[in-house]
Amino acid sequence: MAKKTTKKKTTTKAAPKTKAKRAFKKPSLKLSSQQKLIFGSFLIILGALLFISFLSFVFTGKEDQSVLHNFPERSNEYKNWASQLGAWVSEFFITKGFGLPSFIFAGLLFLSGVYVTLSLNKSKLRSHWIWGTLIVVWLSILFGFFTHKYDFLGGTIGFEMNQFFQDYIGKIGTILLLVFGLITYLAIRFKITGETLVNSFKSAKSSIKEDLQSDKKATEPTPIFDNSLTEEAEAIKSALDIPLKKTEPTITKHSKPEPEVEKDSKVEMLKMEVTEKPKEETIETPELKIEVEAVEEEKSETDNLADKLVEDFGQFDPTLELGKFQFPPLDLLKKYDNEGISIDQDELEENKNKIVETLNNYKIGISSIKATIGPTVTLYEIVPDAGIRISKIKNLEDDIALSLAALGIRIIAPIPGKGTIGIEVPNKNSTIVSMRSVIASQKFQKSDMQLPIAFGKTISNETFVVDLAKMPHLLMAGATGQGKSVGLNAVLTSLLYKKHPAEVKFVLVDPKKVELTLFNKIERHYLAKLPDSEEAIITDNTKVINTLNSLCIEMDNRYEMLKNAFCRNIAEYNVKFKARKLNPNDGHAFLPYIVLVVDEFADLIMTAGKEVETPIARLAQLARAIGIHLIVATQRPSVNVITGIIKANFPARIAFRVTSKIDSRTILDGSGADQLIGRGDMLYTQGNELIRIQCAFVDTPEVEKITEFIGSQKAYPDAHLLPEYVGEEGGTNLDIDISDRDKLFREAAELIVTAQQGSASLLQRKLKLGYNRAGRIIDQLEAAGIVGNFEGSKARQVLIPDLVSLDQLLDNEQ
Ligand SMILES: Nc1ncnc2c1ncn2[C@@H]1O[C@H](COP(=O)(O)OP(=O)(O)OP(=O)(O)O)[C@@H](O)[C@H]1O
Repeated sequence: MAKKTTKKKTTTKAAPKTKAKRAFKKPSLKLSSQQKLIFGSFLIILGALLFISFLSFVFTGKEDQSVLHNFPERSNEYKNWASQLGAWVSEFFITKGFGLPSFIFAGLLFLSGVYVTLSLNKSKLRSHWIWGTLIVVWLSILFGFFTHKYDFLGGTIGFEMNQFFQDYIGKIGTILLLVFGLITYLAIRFKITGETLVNSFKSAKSSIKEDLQSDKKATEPTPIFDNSLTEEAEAIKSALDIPLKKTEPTITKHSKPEPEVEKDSKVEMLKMEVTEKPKEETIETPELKIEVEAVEEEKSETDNLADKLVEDFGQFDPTLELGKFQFPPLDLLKKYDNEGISIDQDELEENKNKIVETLNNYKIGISSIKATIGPTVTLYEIVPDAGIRISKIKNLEDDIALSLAALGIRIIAPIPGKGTIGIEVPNKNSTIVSMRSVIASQKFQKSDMQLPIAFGKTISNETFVVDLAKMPHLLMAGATGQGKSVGLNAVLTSLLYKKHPAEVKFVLVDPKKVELTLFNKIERHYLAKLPDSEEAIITDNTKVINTLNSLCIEMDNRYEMLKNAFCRNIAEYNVKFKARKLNPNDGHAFLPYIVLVVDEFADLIMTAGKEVETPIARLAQLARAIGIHLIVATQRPSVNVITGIIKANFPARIAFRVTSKIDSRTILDGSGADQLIGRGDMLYTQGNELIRIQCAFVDTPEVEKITEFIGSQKAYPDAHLLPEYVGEEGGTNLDIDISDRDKLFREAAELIVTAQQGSASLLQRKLKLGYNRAGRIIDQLEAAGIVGNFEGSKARQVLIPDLVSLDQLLDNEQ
């Protein structure tokens, strides 16, 4: 019985609530799918009918005029293709209304039908209607300007409005008003700004220029010296009997009779196939633009606010502060005369014969041989006869080198992924791989990598571009004078050509004090530094330790930010931030990539040892996801410099020429670097196979020009500031004296009381402090009685309940 009564009670209580809810519920306008189809197709047909009526009105309107003034009757005869209704509606919209622009209404009706049928975004349709109506009005006024009566061009409204404007502001005023209307429309609708106009004008100008130049070239008669050259070449050809081509040197197979080798007829029989990669296309545009691709995210209920913000303000653009920043043009980089690969047929034949002979001497038969010509070395790929052991060929490395009388022979047995054995032989005349050619390559220009680096060209003459973000850290070694500094400059130049200052920051450590000084000029654009330091480029060892530790703090802070944003890596985080889904008031900010470059690492390890190794190892282990990438270069790749822990965390390595096999083994876990020929010849590995690359050459004057070009542009007020790090000697004593309190003490106290959470990491994050300083402030807060005692891993208890009590406490202290 008792149960029953309670049940009744609850139902009677709930009833009025739901009733009230029902009373306040908005009438739902949601249509079912079938209703949408019916309503949508009705609108589509209505739109089509309107269009037909309007179109017909243009031709038959005049004839129908007389009937239109009659009383509507069934017997009236109309010429309009939609008869009475068509004539009446057209008369209403066109003559009495907006004139010809009324066609837009027919289009809008049609579009609405499509939107309703397919359940497309309603807010877009609304915007189409608003803009469409404004365009109708504007066009109607424009057309009305040119007529002197009520006609179908601008309609009554267009004509009357024109009269109205002309009476008050005159004809010129009306024209100007129309122009203003057009500008406003373009600016709002298509987000056109003065800058975009200037930029598009510039690019149009340069493309016209290029077109003109190419036309000119195409139509120009062949210059006289060309003829003379051809004549000369013909003369030489007839003397030497070599088939010559006017264009770039190419190889025609067996263009020369095979030289006779008496010893072994097999040599004669072997035909060599020479592969020459087609030249890569290059794009030479004066200005480089970055394309920032928006990634579509799944929608959820909570996205509504972000969507609204994006709709109102567009995506967050981190480059906006330096919106006018211009990327360095390609012309700042030098072109070299000896850039193209020249093929010396005699050299090829000679080397082929020597290889075959040497191998024959050791009873190794070859069934085929193929050459691939690179900028500095040529790769001869051989397929040995069946039954030959690979190790036998590998052991002949020195003998082949001796018989070819060349340094830098490297045997790759077998070539990974192919059933062949490779013998790399340096070319007699090596060609320079200019930075310009690799930067201009399509591969680099069109790459959508996060931190693309154009290192140079591979043995098959392809531009080698890798993503530093994927490496994720790079270890570089090479004896002095073999191209390490040039390599570092190539890395930095690549990034400067592709990344906006808002997207990447460099931390440069240069104990030699001379290699990276040029980058000082771009301090306020691209460099990051400690808050209290004057120079952004770090040359002093104690500063290096502080900077590395500061980067560790930055890393921890970034991880915290990623955690709060539920993102796994910096790319995801930045996409979310750009989509305005992360609130800057919660401590979120757009995160630029940070590239730490350490030159002369050996020197640092020798002087600072563990103090440097520990933060480097920590960064290398953890920093990949939050966009901090390390490039460490050293002259001495000995095991006490490149320790196990460093090696384990640097899977991507580059070796320039080193002096011993042991050094090569330390850096590459195998030999090979000792057989390089220097001057930018390098081996790259990202864990598995070795790739031989000729590093792109960028000279100091070129770097100077680039940094000057960037440095002369508008910059940020200061270099990017890293979090503060106070060294161990900063002291951890309890500062009980009020006058010794930290400058940020009060701010910190307010923060802690507001958050009711006594943790040092909160201070670190919100006030951007180092761990030590935050810890010291917590100690001071404890001494002041604001937070409780240290409680192990738990946050300290906050003893002050609110800001008013805090103010009272602090005021009473004084
Ligand atoms: N990619 C390259 N192409 C052509 N020449 C190069 C290339 N790299 C380096 N060189 C030549 O080698 C010289 C020395 O290079 P670099 O200054 O980079 O050596 P390094 O390894 O940095 O030496 P150190 O460790 O003593 O600073 C350059 O001046 C240049 O003449």
